[in-house]
Amino acid sequence: MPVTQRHVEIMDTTLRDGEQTSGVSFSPSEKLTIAQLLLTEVKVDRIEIASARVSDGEFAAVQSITQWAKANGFLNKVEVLTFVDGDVSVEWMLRAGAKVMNLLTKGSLNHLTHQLKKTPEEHFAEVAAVISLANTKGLECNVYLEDWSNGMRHSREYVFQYLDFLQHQPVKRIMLPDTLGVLTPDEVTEFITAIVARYPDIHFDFHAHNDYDLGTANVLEGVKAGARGIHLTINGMGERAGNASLASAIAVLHDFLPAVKTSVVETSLYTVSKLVETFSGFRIAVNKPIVGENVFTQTAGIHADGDKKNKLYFSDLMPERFGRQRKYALGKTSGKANIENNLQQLGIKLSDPDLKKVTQRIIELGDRKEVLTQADLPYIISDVLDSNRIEEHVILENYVLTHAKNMNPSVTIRIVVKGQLFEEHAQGDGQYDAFMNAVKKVYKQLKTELPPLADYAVRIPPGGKSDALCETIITWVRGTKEFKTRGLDSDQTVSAIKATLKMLNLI
Ligand SMILES: CC(=O)SCCNC(=O)CCNC(=O)[C@H](O)C(C)(C)COP(=O)(O)OP(=O)(O)OC[C@H]1O[C@@H](n2cnc3c(N)ncnc32)[C@H](O)[C@@H]1OP(=O)(O)O
Repeated sequence: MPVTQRHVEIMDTTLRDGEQTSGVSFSPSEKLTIAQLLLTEVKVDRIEIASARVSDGEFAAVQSITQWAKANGFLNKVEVLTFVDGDVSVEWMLRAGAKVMNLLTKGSLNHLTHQLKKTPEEHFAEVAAVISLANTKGLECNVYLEDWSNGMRHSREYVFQYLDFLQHQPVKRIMLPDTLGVLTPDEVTEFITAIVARYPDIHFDFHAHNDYDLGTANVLEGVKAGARGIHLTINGMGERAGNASLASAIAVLHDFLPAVKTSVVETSLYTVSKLVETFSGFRIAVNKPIVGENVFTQTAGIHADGDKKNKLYFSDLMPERFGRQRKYALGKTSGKANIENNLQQLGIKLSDPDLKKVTQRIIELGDRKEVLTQADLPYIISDVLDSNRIEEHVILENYVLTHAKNMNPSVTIRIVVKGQLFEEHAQGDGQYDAFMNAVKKVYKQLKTELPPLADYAVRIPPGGKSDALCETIITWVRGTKEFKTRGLDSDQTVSAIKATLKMLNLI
């Protein structure tokens, strides 16, 4: 029987609720870049980009996003959180060029009484006045019921009284936030089922928070119970423990609810996640589902063996779906299948006895808590097998790097390639660029093309002090494959040079 599918709207609120992560502030141009990526590549249905009134910077960000959105037909997908404040937020919206307002109102008697210090009747009248003003000014209106989850627990009568009132207002969507992330999945089911049954024609959004780590589970239950839209953030950013994560929720909806479809493009989720990590400085936990560094890495030898034989440890969560790749870690739990997988990726084939020796060495190193990467493998092999398999045929004998104010950095190198000595001088935009220009001059004489550089990542190993080592990992492209080399030194340029020398010895 074919399944009739229903579309669930995805509203990404990274730029509003996500930015409420402690210590995070996006610049206007960062906000514009993320907004563009979300709407054009990730293809979420809607984005919430700011709270009204907050600051001049926020105003500038909203203005630049609405200008771009208007020119590209996305204006009705761009939303701004506003307040019950007469004409103040509405005027702010109009000046910023925004068209869709998400009006923050009170969804629990507790908040209404103790924060706004109003009666329900006063609140409803003020809400109606803002909605009416927004309508006359051509704004579309959605309404948040802040603290709705506690409202359902402790003042349900108020919530239904309020919804009875709202159902007659010109409101497009009603948004039900679990503001403090306190609901259990069972409560989400119960509350949303009751509400959808009573107001079957209204579009309800559900907005989860992750205080009990139940954000994704609650999103699943909310959609099953009939929520037509859900609010998510990239990397689960947000106040306190954050919001439900976009990537996790999408995987869960796509895999566990065949009757539900979303417009989100799964392959774009990792790219946007990394971009937001860079802009926000909010690091993604390595075990964060879908987007964390380690989540598609098998470490156990038995798993690698099963994968090699019949993909026995694969699940529906295939890394390629999210623009990622499966990896096999190297360490004391690596068996030979794990190592073989890594060798295969490097294009290296070893005989069985050699493979056993290499496996043994990796286990020994892992036991000493050495962190090994695929890039270390050729060196471990060369060391263990004491062979010329990866011969040091390129030796950098000397180099001089200069850096002077208002002048391009320059470098002079003396390098031996396959026994032949070269001396070259070059300039560049930076010291490493100058070094690479000199190396390229040498390889041009040798008529050898160097693999293009695909990525250049620098980091200070954890626990580093001011004189800490600096690690540079460079990703190179060889044909259709990529390989990484790593250099370690207290000087950043020297660590990049070391990584480059490893590459030169591998090609
Ligand atoms: C669900 C959520 O995450 S809600 C997040 C909402 N977004 C924000 O709070 C954005 C950041 N906030 C701000 O920049 C500021 O708080 C502003 C600009 C909104 C208001 O600033 P201020 O005028 O300095 O007020 P302050 O922050 O001290 O207090 C908040 C005021 O808003 C009132 N308020 C609370 N909820 C609402 C509401 N839904 N509508 C209108 N006013 C509200 C409070 O009662 C308080 O008013 P009071 O000072 O008269 O008691």
